[in-house]
Amino acid sequence: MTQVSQFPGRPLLPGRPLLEVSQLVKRYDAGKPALDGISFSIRKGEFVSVIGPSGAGKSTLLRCINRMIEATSGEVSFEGASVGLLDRKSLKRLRSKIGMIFQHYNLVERLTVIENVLHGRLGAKSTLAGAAGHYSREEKRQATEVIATLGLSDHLYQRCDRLSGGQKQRVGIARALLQDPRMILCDEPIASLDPNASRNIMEQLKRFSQEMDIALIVNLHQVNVACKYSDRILGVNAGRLVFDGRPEELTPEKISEIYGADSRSLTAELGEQYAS
Ligand SMILES: Nc1ncnc2c1ncn2[C@@H]1O[C@H](COP(=O)(O)OP(=O)(O)OP(=O)(O)O)[C@@H](O)[C@H]1O
Repeated sequence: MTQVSQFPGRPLLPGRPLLEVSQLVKRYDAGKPALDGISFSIRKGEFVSVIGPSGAGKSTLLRCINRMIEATSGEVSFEGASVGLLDRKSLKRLRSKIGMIFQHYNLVERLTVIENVLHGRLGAKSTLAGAAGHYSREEKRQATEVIATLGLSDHLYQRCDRLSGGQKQRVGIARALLQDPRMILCDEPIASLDPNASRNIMEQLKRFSQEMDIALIVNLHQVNVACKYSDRILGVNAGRLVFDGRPEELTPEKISEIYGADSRSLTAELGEQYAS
């Protein structure tokens, strides 16, 4: 079946990338650019991790994709539509197709799990209906179902400030899934979690990517985690894309190129993973 873009622009041809990023530049100030001409494309259902040292530009890259940050130049195209050209209404529709998951969860802590998850539908509603908190019976059914899928049924009406970090992140994933997204941007989703919770979150993300054909772009600090779960890895250094390949292509030399002087412990970590 030929998919058709719901956004203004070109029709989505079979095999066409879901996302195309071309020569993206972001300058915050007069100094060195945070993004310095980054280009890549992502296909439907692809699981892509972005790695690189602190300050490399990973968060900026993710936020330029859905225009939470306006790029200085370059082009982002999603389902064939040029994101930079979208008016406010079209941008809202675009964002409803691109979920986002954050390191610090971005939940409304005083609200319950189901209330937070229902916020995933806000992008599909008028501002008025969203502000009034009107959700249909079907939306509530879907929210309950997705919460169950993430193993949180017992916490449906619990306030989010009573949850553990791992549970909060699962609420964040459920909220993103309720959007029925084509892609989810994950900005360091496991940076605040212990190893068990981290594994659980990465496994959930991988599962949804595979089962629902959702493309994922995941910013990560852990090279071994990126290698374990990703179809593809992007390595960023000083705002430039210095690696774009499969996990098995990420050699110690490539890691040095991405991380520079910080790379020795990472290479050792990676070696341990392959040895185990
Ligand atoms: N709002 C801002 N104003 C000015 N400079 C900024 C702003 N946000 C980020 N920067 C700079 O842009 C560069 C890239 O930052 P960014 O947060 O995207 O990197 P990162 O790879 O996500 O880092 P980390 O892994 O530490 O989160 C850094 O030099 C940072 O200091």
